[in-house]
Amino acid sequence: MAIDTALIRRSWSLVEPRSGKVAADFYALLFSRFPQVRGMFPAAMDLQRDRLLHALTRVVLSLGEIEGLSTYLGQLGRDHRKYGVVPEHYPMLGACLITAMRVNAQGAWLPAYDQAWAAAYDLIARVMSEAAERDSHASPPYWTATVVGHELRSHDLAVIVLRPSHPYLFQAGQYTTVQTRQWPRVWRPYSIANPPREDNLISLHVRVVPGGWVSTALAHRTAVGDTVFLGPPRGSMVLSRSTASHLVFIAGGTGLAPFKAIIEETAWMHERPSVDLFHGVRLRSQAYDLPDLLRLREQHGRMRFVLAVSDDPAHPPRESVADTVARHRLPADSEVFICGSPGMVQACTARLLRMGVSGHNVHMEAVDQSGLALPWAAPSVGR
Ligand SMILES: NC(=O)C1=CN([C@@H]2O[C@H](COP(=O)(O)OP(=O)(O)OC[C@H]3O[C@@H](n4cnc5c(N)ncnc54)[C@H](O)[C@@H]3O)[C@@H](O)[C@H]2O)C=CC1
Repeated sequence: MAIDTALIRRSWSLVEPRSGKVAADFYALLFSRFPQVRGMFPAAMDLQRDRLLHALTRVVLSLGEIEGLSTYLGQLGRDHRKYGVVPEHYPMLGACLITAMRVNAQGAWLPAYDQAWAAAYDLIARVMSEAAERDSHASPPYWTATVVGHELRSHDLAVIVLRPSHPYLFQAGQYTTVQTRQWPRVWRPYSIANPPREDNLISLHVRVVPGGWVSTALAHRTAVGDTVFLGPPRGSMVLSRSTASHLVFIAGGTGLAPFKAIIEETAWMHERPSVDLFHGVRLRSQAYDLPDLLRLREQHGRMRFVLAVSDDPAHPPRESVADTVARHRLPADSEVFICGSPGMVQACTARLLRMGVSGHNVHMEAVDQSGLALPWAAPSVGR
């Protein structure tokens, strides 16, 4: 059955103001009707609720762009293998989701919305479970990885190197999700800070966020020799085959990680693009990766590196990274990539558009404090 995007959007707009309640009701229904699935979820459900909302919003916003949506759903389906999701679970979830939306529509829900969502959900479930099935022939549901490097670069920032037990195939710019032994079933995303390597090692930049269970466990309670778990690689902020001749990367804090991977990859290209890397930090002491970046600049040969320090009284002019970028001349046909907190990504995007950079040439990935990729950012990410 064809998907009626107009009905889906209209019905979603009815419940969106109460989307938090929809998510809470969805899980309450799911766990009361199907208690056997409760063990697949973490004990504390608040972040999980947000995840569902992000995923749903993302799907509703992207229904018109079936190609981007299929990539996203395929990755989501493969990712759900790590939770133990099997095809039989999908109908349970779909039925509870539609009920949760209907009961939150304050009497305005139409039977036609049920049908539209059932058709959309069937398609979503099919794409996800088919991708999971294909993946199951080639990859484990998750990888065990040994910590082979652990360096605290400041009290709240660690660079961690992992050796996955099986080949971990990813593209430069993608992220993984990490579960620690301390927090079962709690997975957090981290961008991989290197391109694929022959020795299969991956490096992560972990900033400890307030109340961040996984980031605290990784930075302060993990040592060389420990084991962590990795979900499959995700994200589409990767280089296309027809890379532009000039690339601009704008990173906020640890948003640097995926760009380091991409730039390192371009350094080996036969006709490598020239590169501008702007790294925004609040304090000069937070420029945690300077020696490596200077080495990368040397190795690349066509790379400009600019550090922007926004809040350090000892380092005037205390300029936001968006303002720093605006002071520099960017070639008209530059491809621009932005990664950092949602506020930073929004500020930089707005500034670039005002500077006359075409929206088609701006690619972004924003992950909030809890590590959730934002739905508004991701559909246009990468090419
Ligand atoms: N793949 C991804 O999408 C990744 C995203 N991140 C995200 O990047 C962020 C990095 O955080 P931190 O290292 O603590 O850096 P931070 O957020 O403290 O600051 C880094 C830079 O961003 C600027 N900035 C921050 N908020 C801003 C706002 N609202 N408007 C304008 N500029 C702003 C600061 O002035 C500074 O130049 C986190 O939110 C993290 O989740 C990090 C790694 C990968």
